[in-house]
Amino acid sequence: MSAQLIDGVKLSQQLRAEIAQRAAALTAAGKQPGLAVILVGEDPASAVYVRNKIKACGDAGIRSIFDKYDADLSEAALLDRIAALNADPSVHGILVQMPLPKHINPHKVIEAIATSKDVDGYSVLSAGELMTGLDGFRPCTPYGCMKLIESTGFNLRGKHAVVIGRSNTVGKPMGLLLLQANATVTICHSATPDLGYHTRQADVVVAAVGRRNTLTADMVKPGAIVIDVGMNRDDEGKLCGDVDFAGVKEVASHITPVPGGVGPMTITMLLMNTIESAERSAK
Ligand SMILES: Nc1nc(=O)c2c([nH]1)NC[C@@H]1CN(c3ccc(C(=O)N[C@@H](CCC(=O)O)C(=O)O)cc3)C=[N+]21
Repeated sequence: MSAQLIDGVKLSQQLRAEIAQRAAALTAAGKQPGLAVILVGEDPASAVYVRNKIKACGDAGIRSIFDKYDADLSEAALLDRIAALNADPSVHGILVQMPLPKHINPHKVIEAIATSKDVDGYSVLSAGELMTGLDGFRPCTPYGCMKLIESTGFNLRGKHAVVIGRSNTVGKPMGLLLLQANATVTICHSATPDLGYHTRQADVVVAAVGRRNTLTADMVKPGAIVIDVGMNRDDEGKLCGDVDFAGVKEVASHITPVPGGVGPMTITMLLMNTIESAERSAK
């Protein structure tokens, strides 16, 4: 048996059509949504992601403000720029692309962003809102993963979800969102002795480790849903995830590809959060 593909490009297209409609309604009311994207330095991968985010804004009718700075930008100058964007009512979301150069403290930068504009959902307050069930902005990658799971029609209530990885941007918030959906949640990580023992019991596996072939066919329960957050390169330099796709697709019921799965959804949920922010500020 071969799993059904969960197509993140197709789901993104559907959601982005809805986002474009909401953006158009806001624009017609004189409140065009705006997203500020800040890139510091020359990291080539970051440049590609940022370009994709800006293009996605344009396609959806969201105004983007792109600030590109040299790697030697001072932390103080960056904080000043964020303060100005916080005060600008035409800006509804602020995204500072990570990673930042070493001389800039990312925590300081993230905490400088107004919570009402923290569309990445990276700040301590946004994390706390997620933990307590308040409606702050959800981090885009796990939020996108929830939409991908939802798109299969699967009801998480009472089901076992296993997250591999405990990062602040993916693993931890993913666990909280799954919990909010009434799943029983296990979070595994680098100190988990027998990963397969846990994943074999999972109805849903979310792999967010950053190491290829972390999840292989023998570690997956037949019929499970597999979401692959990984972004790695194989020996030929091709983009691949954390999951052994060729093997696992023969066991799972649904699986996301890399590329074309979680990545596009991350950008889509960034647009969604920006629209949500603009709608809140228009009230
Ligand atoms: N403040 C901040 N917010 C972020 O959301 C953020 C960040 N910093 N730093 C880096 C990571 C990474 N990230 C991705 C977004 C889209 C794709 C994406 O669209 N990937 C395509 C493939 C793109 C390609 O071909 O390289 C796909 O999976 O199909 C990937 C990775 C957002 N990040």
